[in-house]
Amino acid sequence: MSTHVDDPLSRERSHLAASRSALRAMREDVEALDISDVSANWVNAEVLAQQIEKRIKALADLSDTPLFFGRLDYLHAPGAEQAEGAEGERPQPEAAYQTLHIGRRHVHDADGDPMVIDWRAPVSQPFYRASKKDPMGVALRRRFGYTGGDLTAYEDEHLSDPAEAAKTSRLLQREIERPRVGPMRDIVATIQPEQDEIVRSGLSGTVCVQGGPGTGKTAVGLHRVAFLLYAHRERLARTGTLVIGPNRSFLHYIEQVLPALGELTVQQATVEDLVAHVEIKGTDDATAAVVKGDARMARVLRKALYSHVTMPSEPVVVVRGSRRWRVAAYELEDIVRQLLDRDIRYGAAREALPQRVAHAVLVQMERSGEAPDDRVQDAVARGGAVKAAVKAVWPPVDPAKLVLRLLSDAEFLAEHAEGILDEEEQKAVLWAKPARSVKSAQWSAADAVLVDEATDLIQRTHSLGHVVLDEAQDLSPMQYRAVGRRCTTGSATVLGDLAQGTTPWATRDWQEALAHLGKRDAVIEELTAGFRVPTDVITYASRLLPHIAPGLTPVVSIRENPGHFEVRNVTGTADVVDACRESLRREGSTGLIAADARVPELARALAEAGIAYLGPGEETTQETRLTLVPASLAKGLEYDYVVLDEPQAVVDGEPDERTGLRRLYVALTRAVSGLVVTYTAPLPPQLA
Ligand SMILES: Nc1ncnc2c1ncn2[C@@H]1O[C@H](COP(=O)(O)OP(=O)(O)OP(=O)(O)O)[C@@H](O)[C@H]1O
Repeated sequence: MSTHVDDPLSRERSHLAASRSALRAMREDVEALDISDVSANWVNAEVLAQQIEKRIKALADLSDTPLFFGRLDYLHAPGAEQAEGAEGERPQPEAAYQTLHIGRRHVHDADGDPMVIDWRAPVSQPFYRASKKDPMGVALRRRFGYTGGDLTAYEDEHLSDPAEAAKTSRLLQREIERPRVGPMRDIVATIQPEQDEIVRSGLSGTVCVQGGPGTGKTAVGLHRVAFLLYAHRERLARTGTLVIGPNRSFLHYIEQVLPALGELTVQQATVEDLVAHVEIKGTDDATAAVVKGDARMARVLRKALYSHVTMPSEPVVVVRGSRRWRVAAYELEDIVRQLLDRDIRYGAAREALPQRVAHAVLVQMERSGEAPDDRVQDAVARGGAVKAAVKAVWPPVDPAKLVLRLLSDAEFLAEHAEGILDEEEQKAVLWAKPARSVKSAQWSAADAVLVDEATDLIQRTHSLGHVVLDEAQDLSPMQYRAVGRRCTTGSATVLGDLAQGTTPWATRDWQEALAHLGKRDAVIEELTAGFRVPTDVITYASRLLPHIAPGLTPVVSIRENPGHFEVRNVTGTADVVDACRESLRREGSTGLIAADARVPELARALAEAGIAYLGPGEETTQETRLTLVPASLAKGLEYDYVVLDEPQAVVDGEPDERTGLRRLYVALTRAVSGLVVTYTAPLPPQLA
């Protein structure tokens, strides 16, 4: 098909070399910028220097990440509306678009002509979506294979050639099957069409993705942020973006993905981080936590807060010079009622009240022939009489103190929970020991969310441009509200799996959850193709589905490598350690997952055997590839090989059987290449 002079691979290699030099030139251009003339003052210079520093970082040529991974040959130059310039970067001459190399970032030559197109540009989209059925104007799609940093292979699909049969890509398959070591990686080279649809959905809409284990929810959420930052860079730079994950180890596992895609500005947090108004020292039993997490608590809090507003019984008397002005009690009441009717926060209304009262005084002054101006109104508003009246009618409220009183004072709670919580529920939320002060109270995680709700009732919470919420199924309605108020003016990507919900308040229905989030209009998508778990393993784990989430579609693994799967009856921890040793003989990472209560014993056994291991979220390296994972922290993580210790103990570690089986489902679905289940006690019958 090709002579060596015209060898496509050599031509691609020279394009790679040329692109690398072009990127180097782009970097050198930035490094050579002299800002001493343009920045008039020190602060500007500092800001500019930081921006340049960032830009230089973003232009780095990482030896282990290929500069491009694909190529598109368009039949005709794509239309101007598709051109990269349409999204804000400078327009390119049309002729340059016949052949495009697709990569992680945009690279152009000295004339400004593109050498590599950003994967997020509209012209790159057919790389992910075009098919024989709908070639999207593309004649050829080429995928590149790399070994180390070297371009060593390519694979072509002639999408517009009816004679060529559709086939699965070997390179795609190889990428999907690649062993996992280190933190989570990006998937830009292999995003699948149904994933791409979610990644590229618009900024204005909220998307909710239901997907079984390993269907790429996390990957899709992170790539969506990267896409939105590209398509709406300025807007999101102003409003901010946030990724919410279930715990620190999970955040640590995913934290490299966005920087690897050149996005350094995205915040990452847990829900606990967002609502950290008080120090968490206590825990709730399940019953209390369920009631505290119930959306009805928002109504209780609102009632309790507004009970502080009392209708005035006395007039306000303002003395100015020799004259006295009276605002009658009924007039004050009118003002208060107007403020109560308006949809503004408690604190904002409280701030508006003095001016309203002062205005009433001003009206009287005008009526009696005076001509007061704004300064007089301000002075009256700030005066002692008005201040005292406002304090009596609409006193300041501290959100933590409000919640403290509700949880400590049975009478106060009963007064405001009447008709909302029944007696049992009220009893459940009351602290066993009433707290004296905000500092000494034994706040629980659910209490902190209540304080956050109260804080928002008093003062509007800052809203971001986009929020990605991962492992959403574990949030309580009150937690959904807490996340929702952080994107009231923006949109969200909600990712989760109803079958993996392991909290007593876990989401049963996405529609309901989205209502709590304040995003009823969200589109719900389902992903069912599994990229992580091999067929035999996911089939085994799916036996649990009818017991933990009836009605959900089981995941179908798209991995061709059948992997290794074994259920092994053992006699003790020594055998578990042996199973780890076996896994460690293979390439990649190994996770030993066990019921939390069994972790200390296994830790000792590993130490005695001289096997080094890490904790969850710690980065695996070529030297230490084993992680000991308590089942409660396994969610969202993955390992090439998993040894799952004692399934029944994992189930027993949870307060009820369904939650236990869900925890087991999570643990069973962490393996990429192989799973060995070791047991001494009988296996849970649902696995039979
Ligand atoms: N299109 C893809 N190409 C290659 N790898 C992919 C693709 N989609 C997902 N993966 C890989 O599959 C694995 C699972 O993805 P991810 O963790 O995003 O799934 P998840 O749905 O969030 O899983 P879980 O519900 O278990 O948390 C990851 O290693 C991810 O990189």
